[in-house]
Amino acid sequence: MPPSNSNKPRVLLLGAIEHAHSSWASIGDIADIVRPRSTEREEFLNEAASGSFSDCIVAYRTFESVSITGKIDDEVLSALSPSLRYICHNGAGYDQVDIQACTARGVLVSNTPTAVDEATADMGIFLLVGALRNLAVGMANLRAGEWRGNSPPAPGHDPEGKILGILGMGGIGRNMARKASLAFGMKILYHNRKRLDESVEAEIGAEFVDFDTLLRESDVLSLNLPLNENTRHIISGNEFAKMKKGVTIINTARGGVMDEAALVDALHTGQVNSAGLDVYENEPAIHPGLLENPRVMLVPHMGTWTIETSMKMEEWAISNVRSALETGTLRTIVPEQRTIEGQAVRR
Ligand SMILES: O=C(O)C(=O)CO
Repeated sequence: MPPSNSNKPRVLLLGAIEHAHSSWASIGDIADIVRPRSTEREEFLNEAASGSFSDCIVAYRTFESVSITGKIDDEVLSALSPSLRYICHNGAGYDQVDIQACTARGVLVSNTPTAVDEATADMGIFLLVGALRNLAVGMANLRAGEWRGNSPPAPGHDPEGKILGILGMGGIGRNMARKASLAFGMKILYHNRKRLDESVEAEIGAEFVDFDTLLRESDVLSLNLPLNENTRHIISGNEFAKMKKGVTIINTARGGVMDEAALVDALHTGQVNSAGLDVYENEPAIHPGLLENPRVMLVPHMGTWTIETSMKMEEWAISNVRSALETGTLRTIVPEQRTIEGQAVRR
């Protein structure tokens, strides 16, 4: 589509709006919406090169739109240059966007923190109970018409009184800590780049410990940290070896924070007894060693997959689009860019 003759700013829509239709329609009142025809990266880069997205100053993107663009890296940014100034990501985790490359090109990025906390923590709790209780085995046997099966699942474990270790104490980690301690009386240990205020620790009943203590002491270890160059494979063979034998691992963050092959090995030796996973290193591909292991609860990245939370996330991301268009600032700029003075875009 060639640039239009309208005087309105142009907004590139990467992915679909599923719920917040009236808010998105109101963006259409103040901007022209451009939708790519492409279905994969090469095609998208060619479409951009043909000038289809020229003059787009804001891009709204969904997690799934990575199938169209691939990672938003310097190559994609260069194709969308020089007009693009804001990327409004619909999601809390923004590892699909190279923030350094964006900053270097003066492109500001927003995400949707807190909107995801409740639903993702709920998923963490579901996986925690399911993995502790070996529910995946029983459920699979029942669906295969075998009731509990020829070799019934071993009896599981109660969460009550166990130690939940939380790695990454952002909004989701804190929400999960609160739920696990209130609902099950679990003792909460956590490790985070930055220690929480004492008042917050007291409110959620969580104790700060160093990384190795967290690994050593946890009966259940929940990964709740973002994926970036410092956290990729933060849990791998060495870390599993330091854990309590028979630990349960929960991951609702990003697959890449854990070395999946090392998890498969640790499950094999019994060092890890069970796992509950919502995220994978190479989604939608799943390591065959996880698929074939009945002690792993597997969910296809559905942490925020509820009508209420999806709506909240879309409304949030759309409010960033509106803010960019109307004020030249983002409501929730990503932490790495918060120091960019007045969010002024360097050119
Ligand atoms: O918000 C996120 O980062 C998600 O993974 C949503 O599915």
